This record gives sequence, C-alpha cells and structure tokens, in this order.
Amino acid sequence: MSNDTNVDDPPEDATGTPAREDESHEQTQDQERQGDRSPLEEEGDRHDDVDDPIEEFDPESVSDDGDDDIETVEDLGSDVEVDPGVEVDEENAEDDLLGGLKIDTTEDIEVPDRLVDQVIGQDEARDIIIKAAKQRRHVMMIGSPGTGKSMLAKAMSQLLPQEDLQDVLVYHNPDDGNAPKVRTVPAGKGEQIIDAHKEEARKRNQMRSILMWIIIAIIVGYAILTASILLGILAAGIVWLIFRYTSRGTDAMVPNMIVDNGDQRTAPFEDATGAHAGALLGDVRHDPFQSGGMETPSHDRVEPGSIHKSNKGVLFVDEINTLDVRTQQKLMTAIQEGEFSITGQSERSSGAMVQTEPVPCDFVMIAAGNLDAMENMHPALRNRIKGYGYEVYMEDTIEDTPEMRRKYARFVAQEVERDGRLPHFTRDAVEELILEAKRRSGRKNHLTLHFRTLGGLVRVAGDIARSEDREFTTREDVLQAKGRSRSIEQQLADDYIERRKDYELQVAEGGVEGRVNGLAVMGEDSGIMLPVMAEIAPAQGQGQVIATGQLKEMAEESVQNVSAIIKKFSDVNLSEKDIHIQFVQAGQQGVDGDSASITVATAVISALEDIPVDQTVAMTGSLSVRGDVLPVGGVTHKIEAAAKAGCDTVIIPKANEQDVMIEDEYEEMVDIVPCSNISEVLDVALMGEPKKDSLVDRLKSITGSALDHGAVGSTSGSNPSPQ
Ligand SMILES: Nc1ncnc2c1ncn2[C@@H]1O[C@H](COP(=O)(O)OP(=O)(O)OP(=O)(O)O)[C@@H](O)[C@H]1O
Repeated sequence: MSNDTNVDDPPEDATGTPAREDESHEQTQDQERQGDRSPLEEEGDRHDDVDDPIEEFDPESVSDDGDDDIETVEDLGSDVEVDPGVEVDEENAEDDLLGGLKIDTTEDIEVPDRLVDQVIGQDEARDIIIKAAKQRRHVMMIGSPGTGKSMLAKAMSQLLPQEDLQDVLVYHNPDDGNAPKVRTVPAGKGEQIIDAHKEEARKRNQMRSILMWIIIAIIVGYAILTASILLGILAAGIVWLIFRYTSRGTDAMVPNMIVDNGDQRTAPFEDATGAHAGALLGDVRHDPFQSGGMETPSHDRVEPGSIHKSNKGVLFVDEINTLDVRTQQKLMTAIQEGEFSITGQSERSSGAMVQTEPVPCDFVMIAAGNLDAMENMHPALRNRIKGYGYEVYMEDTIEDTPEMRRKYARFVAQEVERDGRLPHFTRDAVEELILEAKRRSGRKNHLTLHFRTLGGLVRVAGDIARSEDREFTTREDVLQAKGRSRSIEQQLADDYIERRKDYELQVAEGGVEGRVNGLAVMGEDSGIMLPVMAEIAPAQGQGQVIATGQLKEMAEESVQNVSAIIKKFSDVNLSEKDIHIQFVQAGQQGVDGDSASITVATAVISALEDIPVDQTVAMTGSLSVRGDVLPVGGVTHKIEAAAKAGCDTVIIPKANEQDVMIEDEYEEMVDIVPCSNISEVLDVALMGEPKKDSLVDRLKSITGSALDHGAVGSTSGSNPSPQ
C-alpha cells in the first residue's frame, strides 16, 4: 500500500472554512471530542498494522512456553454453572433428568449474555477459540453439522478487541481513474469524513451555481440590450450545460466508504460460506457508460468482499472445499499479506480494468466442514491454517452428567429466547427433550451434541403450543413434534418400508437359504432394513466376489473377512467358487460396509451350507477375521427399523448392548440378542441343527469375543480343520 497522500480532496480548504451552519457546528464539537483534528485531516492517516502479517507459530509452544496468561474456559468463567439464580437440589441431582434444577418452566432459567458461555460441551473447541482470539490465530473446525462451529466462530468475534476496528474509504485517483486510492481510519471516523466531503462538495456546488447564475444573468442582460434574444438563450444554455457537466467532478471527490464499522458493537463476523469469488474477495461493478462524462467514477463502483468486511474480526467459511481452487489460492494470499486489492471479478466487465490499492483484510479465519472438507481443501491453504493456528475436531456426544443436563435445560431456554415467539417449556417438556438428547446420542450415558436438530425439535414443539395459544410448551407438544419433525431420511426410510410392504418384500415367511435381513442407517437418525442375498456357484476360472454397483467393494471386504473363517474351519476352497452378493433394493445411502459384514457372512455361510436363515431375524455387526462380532454405530435406529419392518429378533454386537435406547413402543415388538461371535449369530439366525462336522458345527468352537478377552482377534478352541 502506498502512503502517498496525492488524493484529490479538499482537506486543507475545508479545515480553514469557519462553521456557519448548525450541522457544521455539531460537527466541530464532534471533532473537538475526537481530539481537535478535523475528519478531513484524519483521513490522510494510514494504519500500517495491516502490513504486519501473523508470524509463523507452533501451537504446541503455546502450552509449553509457560505463558500463563493464556485464558482457558475456566479462567474466563465461561464454564459457568447454569444460572446461579436457580436453586439446585444437589442431593437428588444424579437421578433427576434436569440434574436437580428446581424450576417449573424454562422461564426461570437465566441465559448468559456472551455466546461463548452459551456453548454447551465442545470444551476443547471453546478453549481453542478463546486462545486463538487472544493470539489472533486461525482455526479449522471439523465435525458434524449443527454442533456449534459457526456459533463458536461468532463467539470468537465477541472476544476480539474492538479498539482495533477500522473504516475503509476508497478515493478517486486523479492520476489514474482505474486505480482508486484506499485509506483506513479508526471505526466511526469514516462517516465523519464522508459527511465533511459531502458538505465540502455541497458548498462548492453552491458557489458554482451562484457563479453560473451570475454569468447567465449577464448574458441574458447583454442579449436584451443588444436585442439578440435567441443568441442569448443559446449562450445561457451552453453555460448551464458546462456547469452541470463539470459539477459531476465535485461529486467524484466524495470517497466511497466500503467498510463501515461505526455502529459495530463487537469485532465483525462474516459468514462467507458458499460465497462466490466476488462476494469473498470484493468486486468492481460494471459501468455501461464507461466514458464521456456519464460514467460512474471507478472508486464508487468498488464493492468490498467478506475478507475486507471481516478486517480485525472473524471470517467464517463452512465447507471450505466448495470454493474453487483459484479462489482458495487468492484467499491464501489474503491471509498471508493481510491486505488484498479489489478488482472486477468478471473478465468481460469494465470492472476488471479497475484495481484498487490493497485493502486491509487482517481477519482471523475459521474454516469449518466435515472430514471430506478437510481432505478436499487446497493443501497449501490447509498448511497455512495449520502453520498459523489450531485444528479441532468437534465432539458428537458428551457424557451425561447432572451438570450437563442442567445445561441442556438452559439450551431450551436459550432457543426459546432466541426465537422470541415460542412459549417457554414446562419441566416435563424439558425432561422429554433431554431423554431425546440421550436417545439421539446412540451411546449409553451420553447426550447428543447435534444441537441444530435438537433446536429444531424445540421450535416445532413450541410452534405447536403457540398455534394453540398455550402459555407453555408441554411434554405432549414435544412428543407430537417428534412425530412431525421427521428428517428427509426418516421420511424416505418410512416410505421404503411402506413400499416394500406393498410388494411383500419386507419380511419373508419362514427360512430362506442365503437371505439375511441386514440393517443400515440413513442420514443421521433413520434406520432401514436391507436384505442381503448370497448365491454360490462353481467358478468358471478363478473364483471371485460378484456384486453390483457401488456396493461391490464393501461386499468384497465382507467376503474376505468371512473367507478367513471359512478357510480355517472347513475344507471348502472359496477360490474355486463365485460368490454372488446382492443388496436387495439398496441404494448406496447409509449402507456402511463394516456394519453389514456379519450379514454378508451369515448369508454366505447359509448359501454354502444350504441351511435356511430365519427371516424374522435382522442383524447388524462388524465381523473380525477371527469371527468376533465388533461394535457398530446407530444400533438404536437399526433396531427400530427392524421392529417397524416386522422382525421379532434383532442381533446386535454385545459391545453395543449399552447403547440401546429404543422407544417403549418398539421394545415390546422385538427381542434384542447381543452376540459376541459369529457362532452365536448363526445359532440365532440359522434354522435347524447343523450337520455334524459341518462348517457351522465347527464354528461352534468359537466362544466369547476378542472384546471379552481384552484383545481383538482372540478366539478360543482348537482349530478342528486346519487347511
Ligand atoms: N455446542 C452448542 N451449544 C449450544 N447450542 C448449540 C451448540 N451447537 C449448536 N447449537 C445451536 O445450534 C445452532 C446451529 O449451530 P451452528 O450453526 O453453530 O452449527 P454448525 O456446526 O456451524 O453447523 P453447520 O456446519 O451445519 O453450519 C446454533 O445457532 C445454536 O442454537
């Protein structure tokens, strides 16, 4: 950025002019408050701290260097116990769903003001945000949607100092109309400068008008005297036009304030998620006239990007990998330089000819996304953030403690207050929501941290109560809301089940060889039953696993695991066979290879041994190469899907037993059988007794599970049939 003050403006003239009108009087008083300097004098100031790039740093060194003024969540008092105003029954807190909170409704709960105090769980991320705000470091947050990434980024902007905020003005450059000048002034000063310039322009225009009318009067007077009226009117018109035309030059003196932080109460927060290049990096609008005096001066066409608006604040970019590579590269330059010129983004627009002086963009970046976002983002940009900041993974669940439950009650109060129209929740309505948070966590003694969907439930329940003009939202409203706020995946899953019922594809009667009811999860919270069929045929050449579509890889992996067991416990040579696997009516969604591996194994063994599988049984679990059934995710939703589909028995991994939190209505519909190894699975799923010394019979020698023995892969029993 150049420091030259060759801006075509009238500061010197303006400061010398005495204040004649009320506005200018007020303005003068303002100027006095600001330290006796007129805004027009101030505008020449450059704030060169923008040229101060963040020096390279090692996050590790932060904790090692004994820098004990780094504030933690506790130091900031942000880990506050919920509402000190509310009494807590400590003795019964453990057993109480509200953690002992003595409230009748959420109206009794006080909501903390600062966003950072409203964040529940995510302690590590909060700690990092606080440190990063202090050190002005970038942060990358990776995790599931709705777990508080943008909330934390906003919270960070509230923690950044406000004193540094600046306004940014763009000026006409008389030497080169396509290279507007850029000046920064302290926040709030920009408006004064603009006002002073407008006032100056107004005065100039007034003087010019007076001069113009005097000249016109002289011409008209002369014309009357010489009786050449027509010539006089013509001359007066020309004078008028000349004045009109040249007055545009006076207006061009007024700078364009592209960043106005005058009213900003915290450091700026800019969400640039999904922004196109112009919105992110700034743009210069197209001018259809371009020349001939009709054009809009280029400095007036300059538009700031999010990187400029977030100067001294936070730039939040979710799903950063969706930005195209060129934009990511430019973003990287902006991070590195702390300033970035604005130019027209569209090559064919007249805006592309304009390029401003560098505009400050000294922001802290919070890049967010899921794991895919991290993998697909520009490696250099990732390194930039890594080298200059922190990376944090967002938690999905948190341990269920009385303190946490109290915070969840506070979350309901937070959401009600944020919405502003919802009726507060009664105690039992909050209890139902906390139960739902437990259920959605999918883990014993945990609560989900997927607050966006939980907040959705609060809003739907509140809307139901509001539509019935009730004072409070009750438990019944929450139950009704659960039915209504089904996700797209849930609706799809229910639709699948309905359609299958039409074709009687759901649960087949009795036993079928090689057909097993597998279970999968769609989206975050919907289970679905997906039958798997296996057929074994002699191979034409080398035996292979044949499966259709994208599920081929997953079928191959599952068959590989089971083939190790088959090799070990039987004389069957799978390399002489073609194994056909079909996932009946499955799309790719939600089918996770690992959790289907006991299903594929059971189907293959059933087909190989010609033993039918009980079609009222459904199963989920991951198979180890030594026959252990290992834990999988989403068991609760899977069990519910099996129950909805009409199965009586569901096999789940023993290690998942503690995660089951199914709704009462389903509990009566199905028997849940936890299994630790493939032998136990076959015992439940296969119909009839296996023949002596057959594969299934030999597999009975596997007992217990690796998990029981504390080491993955251990099985007991000797190998009856080494190959
Ligand atoms: N940890 C949390 N504590 C309290 N409320 C939360 C938390 N996480 C999310 N919320 C609530 O959920 C809403 C959505 O969260 P937020 O937008 O921060 O999620 P996100 O992780 O940025 O998701 P996405 O990546 O989909 O944008 C917030 O406005 C807030 O009401």
